[in-house]
Amino acid sequence: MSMILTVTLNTALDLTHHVPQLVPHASHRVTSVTERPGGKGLNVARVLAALGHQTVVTGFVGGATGAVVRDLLVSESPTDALIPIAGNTRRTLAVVDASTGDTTQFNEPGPAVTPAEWQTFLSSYGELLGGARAVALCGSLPPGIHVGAYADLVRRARAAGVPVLLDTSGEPLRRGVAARPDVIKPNADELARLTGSRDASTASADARRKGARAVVASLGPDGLLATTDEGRWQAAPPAPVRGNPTGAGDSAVAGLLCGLVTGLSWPDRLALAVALSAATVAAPAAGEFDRATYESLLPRVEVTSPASGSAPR
Ligand SMILES: O=P(O)(O)OC[C@H]1O[C@](O)(CO)[C@@H](O)[C@H]1O
Repeated sequence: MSMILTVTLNTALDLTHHVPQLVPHASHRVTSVTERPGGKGLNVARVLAALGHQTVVTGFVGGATGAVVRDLLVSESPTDALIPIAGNTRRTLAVVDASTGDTTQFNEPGPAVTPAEWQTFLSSYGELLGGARAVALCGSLPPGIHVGAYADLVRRARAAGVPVLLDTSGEPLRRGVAARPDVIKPNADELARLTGSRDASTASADARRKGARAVVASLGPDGLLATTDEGRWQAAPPAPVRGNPTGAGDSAVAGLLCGLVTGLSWPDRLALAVALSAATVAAPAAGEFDRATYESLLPRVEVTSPASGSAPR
């Protein structure tokens, strides 16, 4: 089997509530609710599967909430290789305020994972790498998992010759970068925390010095800034897309992986990632994208090279 593997150590049941207006201290009537399998790697996998890629998800899942996550995954195409644990999978809550379009996110910490459960995961991960064309390591670490876990998983992927993309934050990102992943995809805050610089160009160059082979910084409505061995590019949608941005970064990761395994040039990979990301803003929940928005945006994503001012696509 040749597939794309995504790792979500802290899976979640993602709840999205829509309210007419979010007011602190007030009671709210929820006008619509969605419930989806979540955690960043599951969102990435659902987008990849919708694009027709064979995709396998691993990580931890447990308890009553974990059972719901697994049930919901059955109707999606990723193959479930999640490792069962004794603890109960967490929930996340996104509250979308219809009056402003803004989203407020609440993420529970997740269940404690035991050393024995981690060891079970590691042996399964090693086997899955044998059939993987690329692997994405995504999201926060649940309690009980050591802060160097992603660094360990990056090293194992590299030893197996599998390209590895790391999308996390804080100390797990700092340690993971030192293990030399092929790509990292921090947002502006994560990149600033990693490097101490708020200038995305300076910070990206610094993150490469620290060990990342390529840095793709997600800059919200300004799109993506990629700093790679082959050059630097910025890619952005032709106009801002309004909606719920939860999961937009996950869809960008899906686009980058899809471009990597199909051998696209960096400018084309970035165009794909930006179109998917913007089409996710237009969709109701993370891990989904509006196909019409995606198809209409893809040929119109603007990719420029800060060095030359433009880049051929
Ligand atoms: O692992 P965390 O960093 O807490 O992120 C998880 C959350 O992020 C999202 O993936 C959006 O990117 C949500 O679906 C939610 O599950």
